[in-house]
Amino acid sequence: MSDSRSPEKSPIHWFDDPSQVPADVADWLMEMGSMTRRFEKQGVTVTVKPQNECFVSREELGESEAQQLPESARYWIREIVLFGDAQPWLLGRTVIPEETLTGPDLALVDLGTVPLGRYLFSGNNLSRDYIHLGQLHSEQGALWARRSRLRLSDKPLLLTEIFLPDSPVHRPQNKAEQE
Ligand SMILES: C=C(O[C@@H]1C=C(C(=O)O)C=C[C@H]1O)C(=O)O
Repeated sequence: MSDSRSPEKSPIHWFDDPSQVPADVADWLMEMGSMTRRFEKQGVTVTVKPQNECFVSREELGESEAQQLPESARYWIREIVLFGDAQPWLLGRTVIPEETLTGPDLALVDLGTVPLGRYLFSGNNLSRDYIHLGQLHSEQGALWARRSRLRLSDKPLLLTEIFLPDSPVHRPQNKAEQE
């Protein structure tokens, strides 16, 4: 996902004050559980198509991302498009320091089309340091985004999610579905 939509290349504006985000949008962006599961509750089949998975050096990370993670010789990058039924709903980019890929968590490099959330929320060792709320101005218009630093058994990984126009976060008719 090396085009301008890629989170690491995209000028995502991160809000200092979450109250700058409309409440109905913030309700989605502040979801503490699995976003995959929340999407499924919309009655769709969620599928994931990996776009790019590889190891990169710290220098190849976006500066904004490097600041969120400890020094490491290399980081596993996973970039995906997540679909609700046939509609692209989300771009996901996960950055995992090599030191996080220990024990069972080495499975993170073999997820393929399995949604990351299925792995992360399958155990009882997941915590979330924070959720940053943001907005990306792209050729598809202004897109809502969020960035979470998560921990598996206290080992960090960084997840950026950009919500696409067809996702429930952007669809105005979805407000009726939420009531
Ligand atoms: C992290 C989750 O998994 C989703 C799936 C992703 C993937 O497969 O790489 C990335 C972002 C998430 O929207 C989740 O369900 O919360």
